[in-house]
Amino acid sequence: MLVFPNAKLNLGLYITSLRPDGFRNLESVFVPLPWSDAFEVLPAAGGAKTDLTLSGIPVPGAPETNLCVKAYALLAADFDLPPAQLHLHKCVPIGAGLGGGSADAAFALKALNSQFALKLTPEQLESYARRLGSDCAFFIRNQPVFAHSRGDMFEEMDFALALTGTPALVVYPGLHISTAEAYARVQPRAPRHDLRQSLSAPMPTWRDTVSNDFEEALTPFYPILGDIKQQLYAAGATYASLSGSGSAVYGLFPDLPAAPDLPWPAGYTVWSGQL
Ligand SMILES: C[C@](O)(CO)[C@H](O)COP(=O)(O)OP(=O)(O)OC[C@H]1O[C@@H](n2ccc(N)nc2=O)[C@H](O)[C@@H]1O
Ligand SMILES: Nc1ncnc2c1ncn2[C@@H]1O[C@H](COP(=O)(O)OP(=O)(O)OP(=O)(O)O)[C@@H](O)[C@H]1O
Repeated sequence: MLVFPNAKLNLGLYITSLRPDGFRNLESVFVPLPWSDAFEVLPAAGGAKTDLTLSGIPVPGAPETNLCVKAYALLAADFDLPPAQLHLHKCVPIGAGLGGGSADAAFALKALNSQFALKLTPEQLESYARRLGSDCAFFIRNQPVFAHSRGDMFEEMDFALALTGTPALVVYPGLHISTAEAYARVQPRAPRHDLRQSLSAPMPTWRDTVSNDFEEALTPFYPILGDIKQQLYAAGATYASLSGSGSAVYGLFPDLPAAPDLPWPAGYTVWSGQL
């Protein structure tokens, strides 16, 4: 079975309080971004329970630390899974705030569920996904949501469906920002706005009402993030922001003209397309 784990964008992100478990409570709107890896699961003849091969962008770490293998191991603890051959072709930059690794984990759970007819419901899959990482649960339903708690509890956001087709440019400057490091740099505080309301207003108003707490905290350390955002606005973006904990910065553009093709420095990875 072949699946295409896509990335996500955060439209606004407020880090509101420190939790007793050491994680932070947050509020954000997550939308799927059609920039995808490819993941394949095939039944294997025998031998090792699971084997992972990789291609595309190098993923650091031993195979057992890869989130696809962790997904298999999590299900294998509860089900008598047959041996499986896994392959991941990595395209979405790592440490970008695009949730690429989390998507691989969630799509691996969904693919294993189908391949081996485990009959897990979406709710059960979300519950397994939460155990692999805060962002993972989103990719089970993979639809626009208002996320809260650890970023793993959701309310549907129908309005966000109106974003479908919006031209977007996502710029990754080749800077790996660790999620834990990014959180450590932010002092939690009450949300400035209700994102559900702010994002229901016309997109040109978002520049004043929709912000990402990581952006304010990280830009002094990585000024390049502010430079990219400025370039996106100068190129005509209606709204531009850091995604998640960075370092990818995205711009959303008016329907016409589509997102422009800017001359970015070597070492940058740029995706353009429609939400
Ligand atoms: C920044 C976001 O991408 C926004 O969507 C996510 O919150 C990140 O989620 P993730 O990559 O799945 O993160 P996890 O693997 O769960 O956690 C990595 C580290 O980030 C911090 N972390 C993560 C999520 C959260 N709600 N509070 C936290 O404090 C913790 O230090 C944790 O050890
Ligand atoms: N399938 C995978 N894809 C990417 N990273 C993975 C994967 N499996 C394990 N990892 C580990 O997770 C680390 C990246 O996690 P990190 O949270 O920084 O990035 P991410 O999951 O790609 O997305 P985000 O930047 O949104 O959090 C890598 O250093 C790598 O060791």
